[in-house]
Amino acid sequence: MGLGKKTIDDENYAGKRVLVRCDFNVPMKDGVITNDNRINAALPTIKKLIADGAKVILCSHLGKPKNGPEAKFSLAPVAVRLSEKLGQPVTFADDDNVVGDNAKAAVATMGNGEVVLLQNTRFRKEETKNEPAFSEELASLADAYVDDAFGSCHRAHCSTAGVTDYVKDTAVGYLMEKEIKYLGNAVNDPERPFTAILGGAKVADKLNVISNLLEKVDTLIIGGGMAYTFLKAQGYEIGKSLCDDSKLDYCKDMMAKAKEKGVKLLLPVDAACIKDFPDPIDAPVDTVIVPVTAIPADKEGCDIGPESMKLFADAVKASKTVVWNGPMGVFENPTLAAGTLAVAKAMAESDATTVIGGGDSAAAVQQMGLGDKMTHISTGGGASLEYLEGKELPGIAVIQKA
Ligand SMILES: Nc1ncnc2c1ncn2[C@@H]1O[C@H](COP(=O)(O)OP(=O)(O)O)[C@@H](O)[C@H]1O
Ligand SMILES: O=C(OP(=O)(O)O)[C@H](O)COP(=O)(O)O
Repeated sequence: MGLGKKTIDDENYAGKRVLVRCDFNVPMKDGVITNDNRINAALPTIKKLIADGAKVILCSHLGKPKNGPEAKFSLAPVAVRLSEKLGQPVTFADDDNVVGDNAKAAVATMGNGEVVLLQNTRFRKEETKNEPAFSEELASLADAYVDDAFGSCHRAHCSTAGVTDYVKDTAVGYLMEKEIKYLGNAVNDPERPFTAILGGAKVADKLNVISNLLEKVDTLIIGGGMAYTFLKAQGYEIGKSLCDDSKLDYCKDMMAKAKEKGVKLLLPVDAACIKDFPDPIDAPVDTVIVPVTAIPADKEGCDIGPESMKLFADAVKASKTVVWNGPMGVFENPTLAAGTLAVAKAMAESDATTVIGGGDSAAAVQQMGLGDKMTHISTGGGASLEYLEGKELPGIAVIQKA
């Protein structure tokens, strides 16, 4: 089945100013990029546009800056890495207001086949509110718009959606095309049993997808920071573990819905708990393993325990399709990585169709050397989950038809 959307293969962009929304939201530690999957994934589109002789203007968000510009969320390191990979200069337009004097001058003077990267789009507060003023400013730089930010296409923001109100020549890039094809193959009419595994720390976001997922899957496994809101909803003490207190009733409803639909909902039965969150994140920690019915009030659950690892691994082994988003624990710390490793291993060893989604989950699987054992590693976590829910995602919806 075709995508139904215009793609960059439908046009030669010679001489055009093309604004490309990438997802350069890469993990960083002390200003150094620790995993550049998302940069690599963006290269084919950028190279095609360079080869066409386009003026390539890249934009992206990085992290979640709360109060406007902040040095630690600058995209400057991405410009450097990208330039190394492309083997040509990437001009970084370092404007705190994103479309400022530097960006305008760089775009005005750039030649065909040259590349400019704008500063973090979330430095503008309008970005996440999809406010027209910033969309219009972004659009003023470009003749055409290409969305290649699969990982962000579930966000209706200025740079992923609103900008297309002002630039009418729109297309999806190669990464978008590839992701939609692979995910579609895996999850439209999946081989059953179909299991989804949720974890990670974006609790508020990801809890919302559960209701729709329960309509699709046979088994839903919830681990990582996601699990504790469910455990609290069951009446357990969860100490200092991650929790979204506004979702306790929702979690109760989801447990009831799973029962009614005959979906197996698996939660951790034990947890590795720590007293203080490690800083830096890979600093040594002391853990205690406890049943989830006995999490001490002064501790935080930061990984699943050995019984849960077995429970989850067995469910994976019994599945024919597995989609996983979000680590089972704070895997960046070697003492808290066992749960994530156990799930990754079970997926690697199974002959099921396996799809991994999300920046951190993909990094975890690759860090463990298991990347090439998976059917598909998606660059999008939340995006792949919302795609799986069957929604038309805003960043795809706005692109013109083929
Ligand atoms: N129990 C937990 N408590 C706190 N943080 C956790 C827990 N389990 C996982 N995490 C954190 O979740 C983060 C990844 O979450 P998320 O962004 O939702 O995943 P992804 O990027 O794969 O979509 C990791 O940095 C990891 O340390
Ligand atoms: O990292 C991302 O999503 P993911 O953590 O769900 O994979 C995307 O760049 C979206 O980022 P956001 O969740 O801050 O909007």
